Amino acid sequence: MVEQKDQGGETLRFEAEVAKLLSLMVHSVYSNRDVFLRELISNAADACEKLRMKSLQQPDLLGDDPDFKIVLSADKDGGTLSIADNGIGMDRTELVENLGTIARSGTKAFLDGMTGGDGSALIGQFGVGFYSAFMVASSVEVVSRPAGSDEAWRWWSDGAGTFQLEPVPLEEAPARGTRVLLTLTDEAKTYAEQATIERVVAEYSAHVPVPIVLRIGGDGVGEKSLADGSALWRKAKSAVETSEYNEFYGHVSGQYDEPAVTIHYKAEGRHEYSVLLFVPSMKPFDLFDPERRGRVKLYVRRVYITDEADILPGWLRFVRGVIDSEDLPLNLSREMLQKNPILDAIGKGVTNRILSDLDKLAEKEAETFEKVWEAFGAVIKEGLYEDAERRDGIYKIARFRSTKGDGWRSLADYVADLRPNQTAIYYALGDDLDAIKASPQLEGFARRGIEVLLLADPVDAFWVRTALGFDGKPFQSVTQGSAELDTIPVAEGEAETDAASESAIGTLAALFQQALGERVSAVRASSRLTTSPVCLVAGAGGPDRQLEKILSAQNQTMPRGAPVLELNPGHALIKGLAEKAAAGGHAEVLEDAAVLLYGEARILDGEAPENAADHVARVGRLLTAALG
Ligand SMILES: Nc1ncnc2c1ncn2[C@@H]1O[C@H](COP(=O)(O)OP(=O)(O)OP(=O)(O)O)[C@@H](O)[C@H]1O
Repeated sequence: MVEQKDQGGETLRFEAEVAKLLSLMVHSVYSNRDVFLRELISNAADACEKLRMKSLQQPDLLGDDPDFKIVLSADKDGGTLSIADNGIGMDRTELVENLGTIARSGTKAFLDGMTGGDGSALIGQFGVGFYSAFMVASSVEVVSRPAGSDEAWRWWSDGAGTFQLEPVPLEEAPARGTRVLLTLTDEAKTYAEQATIERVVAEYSAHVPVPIVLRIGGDGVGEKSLADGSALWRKAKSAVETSEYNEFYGHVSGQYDEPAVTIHYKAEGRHEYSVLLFVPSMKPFDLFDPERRGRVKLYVRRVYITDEADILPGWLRFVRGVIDSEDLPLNLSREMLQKNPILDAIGKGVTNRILSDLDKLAEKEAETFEKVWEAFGAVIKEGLYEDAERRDGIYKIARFRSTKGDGWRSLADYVADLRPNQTAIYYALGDDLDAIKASPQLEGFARRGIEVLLLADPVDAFWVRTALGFDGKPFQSVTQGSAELDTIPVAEGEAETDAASESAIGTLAALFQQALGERVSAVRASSRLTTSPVCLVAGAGGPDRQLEKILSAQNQTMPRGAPVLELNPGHALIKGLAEKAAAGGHAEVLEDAAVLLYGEARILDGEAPENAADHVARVGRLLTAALG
């Protein structure tokens, strides 16, 4: 990585992803450049909070400067702005790692997946942190001295592929912490003006939990307090404005949307803690990162402890904010964070509260709730199989697409609309809604006016497998077993069909079974179909066919059982074939029909015929015969 060395200084190359991010920053015309200041102030506040926590064990780290603060210094004539904190600071290695690479795997994946150069979409979607400084600065200098260290380092870059590092004399460095100095570009000189800085801090950073002061250069007004650093989450709800919540949400989430739900309360009783949590309105880009980590910040009596405690379950990992405990000890070690009974109890209490607030929202503001569900429903449903205790609560707020209209349906809606004699909740699994809607297995349900839930999220295959049912009704797949449809009356306006005789269908089924051999476990007449001639369903007791497919695609070892081929006795083609079978003879045509219809059923399930060449040869033979 080292390119050159002189007088103790070195030039290092940014990691490829950082270079990509920087070029986006420099070249994209993003309408809201203000956000760089929020990012740098957030970093400064985090650095102070980290040191506050560390000093609990090592009080001497604070020396004679126990009060944390962030100092903004603007020099209008010189066109510079600096953001200085007396926080934890960074040593040489940390400067290289933190300001030369991108640590978060999700960010990397996101960047890799990004095509074109639309940086504004990128910044709009998630906080890009430190590197956003290059939206307004032609060069950035970072001088840092870690708390308790006798060394200080200077990092410098103009954002063009490399950065420089060199040790600096202590008198040129902050006594403790980090100073970021921006040399503003001509278009961004306004950020050296008091009015602009005050406006941006008021909008984005007024509630970071560390005080912020502004120093204006030259013979300016001296020092002015811009934020008092008080903990917003400890204020009474009635004393906080929506705009203040939204601004604080920006700080804790690193996102640029507005929260869809704000949950602010103080729990009293066995455990005492304050909660200020937000449900975002936009999906964080790393929502489906396999680590599934939450980022709720744990505080103990106003002191930041960690955002890695995973207080909330994985299926609430999109929730952002702060939980501040009165009861936990301040010197929480990593081991103490795991399986801590107080933290467990807090996690449970807060989870229940989030569920009940979401339920209330669904009742009072259905539209807002539906947006939340649209963004996070797929994640919340993970709780249905991994959090048995919460299952009923999640059932209550879960919403589904179904064959009944385009809107969202709750399970309660579904159960209220059961057809006479209907005892199960029917669902169809698949990769996308349109494909599921088109599956032949739904036809007989439509004819009887039975609603079918359309489950298209990958997680659906998992929870529905273990679900015991809702309101005493089991969940049943439309492709599973021989659905007991005959007892449910045909819906009004649907004609009874004139079907082939039972014995003729029986003969045809036996011939088909012989022709198909082990490819199918049975062939039988179906009440599941109306317009399609055939479909495939799971064998008796076998798992849902779509679930099998999803699992085997994920390399999970589930042997795929032979399906059942169902025939539609009301379909003209099946009727014709049944008559031929009953009359005897026609062996070759009937064998072709068996193989081709089986292939067709596979195609309708989104699969290819088992033997494409054979399929094509048979179609050719039939068409030639039809011509003759
Ligand atoms: N003022 C600072 N003092 C100490 N460490 C800092 C400071 N600024 C940045 N860092 C370190 O650099 C890292 C990278 O910062 P950056 O702003 O790029 O990302 P982040 O804050 O981790 O994530 P994000 O901003 O996307 O939420 C931080 O995690 C922190 O460790």
